[in-house]
Amino acid sequence: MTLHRRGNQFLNQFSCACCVTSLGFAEMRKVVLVTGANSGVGLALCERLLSHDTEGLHLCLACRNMQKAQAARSDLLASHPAAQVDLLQMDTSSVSSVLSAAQEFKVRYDRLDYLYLNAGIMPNPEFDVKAFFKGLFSSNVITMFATGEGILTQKDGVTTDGLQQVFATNLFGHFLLVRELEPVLCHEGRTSQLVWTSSNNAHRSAFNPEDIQHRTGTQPYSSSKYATDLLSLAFNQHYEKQGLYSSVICPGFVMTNLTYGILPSFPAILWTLLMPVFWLIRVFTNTFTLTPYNGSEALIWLFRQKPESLDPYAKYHSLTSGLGNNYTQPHKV
Ligand SMILES: NC(=O)C1=CN([C@@H]2O[C@H](COP(=O)(O)OP(=O)(O)OC[C@H]3O[C@@H](n4cnc5c(N)ncnc54)[C@H](OP(=O)(O)O)[C@@H]3O)[C@@H](O)[C@H]2O)C=CC1
Ligand SMILES: CC(C)CCC[C@@H](C)[C@H]1CC[C@H]2C3=C(CC[C@]12C)[C@@]1(C)CCC(=O)[C@@H](C)[C@@H]1CC3
Repeated sequence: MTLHRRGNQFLNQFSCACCVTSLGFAEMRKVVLVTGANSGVGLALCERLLSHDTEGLHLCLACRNMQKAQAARSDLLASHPAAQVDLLQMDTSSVSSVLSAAQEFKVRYDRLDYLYLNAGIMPNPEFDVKAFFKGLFSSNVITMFATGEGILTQKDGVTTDGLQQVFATNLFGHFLLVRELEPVLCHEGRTSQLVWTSSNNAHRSAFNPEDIQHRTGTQPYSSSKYATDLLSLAFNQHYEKQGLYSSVICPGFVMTNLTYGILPSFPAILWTLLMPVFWLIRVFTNTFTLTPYNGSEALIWLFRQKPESLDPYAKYHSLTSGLGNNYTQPHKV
């Protein structure tokens, strides 16, 4: 009951934001927290961050499943034995889990320089084969491959807090996390960055300001990503004076557990056999980044930028050229 009340209290704060458009002092390592860090784009980002700067970073992987988290940590330490990699148990779909993870974080660390809000789900996806073949022979074919527009719907669930599963996992848990971590994110004389993993699949038409959780539609994923873009804009306005900057990225179409789940009857070998077709499509749309390494390009690019120089109205896209070269490009949200 108390939990529901707290959930609602934070939900009210969230709605407003969206509608308006244990290191000691001597330790100077930058602290980076990554949600959904045990696989896919999140894990590739951690690997690349450590390759970029092993000694200067303190990496904290926030994961819901500690067994998977341990495995990811072991992988990272195998290639970067000198790295500092910690684990934090957190289920972004649960209000109590996010609150206690944030509390634990504040006990362990006194600063947070980069917060990557990356965890995400697309549950029970339904792939519209008819729409896909229709799209193949239409002038919209490139947009269809770049955004998945018109060919995907999902069946959402409800969490124990009474929130819509996709909204809670992809967005609300992260919103709560940022609010709770304010004391370590906002420090005078120092800037910090929030980086959200959004998507090309974020469509305005899927988001209803009267139904921010997407209780009634069939595109909760798209709605949650569109709301992510809006929330990042709102955060930029809200935290401007406190040195906290927010950006959104799209990793492109990446082969991960999330995408394998779109065609669950498809064996892994078929995806592998389709790779040459995907490489060919990449010639026409550079959004087919395909590997988690390529997909994390914009995330690592943002890490290297001065946050003051970033465009708050841009979405930063990880892109891979037909020849396999990675780059990052901003597009107005
Ligand atoms: N793959 C793609 O083509 C695209 C992906 N994205 C976005 O990229 C992000 C990363 O996804 P991707 O790497 O592709 O997929 P993965 O499924 O590999 O990674 C998703 C990560 O999020 C974690 N996660 C899921 N639910 C929760 C939860 N309730 N609490 C904490 N962690 C959770 C997963 O943990 P666990 O292993 O326990 O499930 C996993 O670590 C997502 O936000 C996704 O929407 C955006 C555009 C395209
Ligand atoms: C079986 C067929 C020969 C090939 C099927 C391809 C589709 C399954 C993919 C084509 C474009 C892909 C895509 C996504 C999922 C898989 C496809 C529809 C996303 C919607 C995944 C999640 C995102 O956030 C988007 C950016 C992706 C856009 C492209």
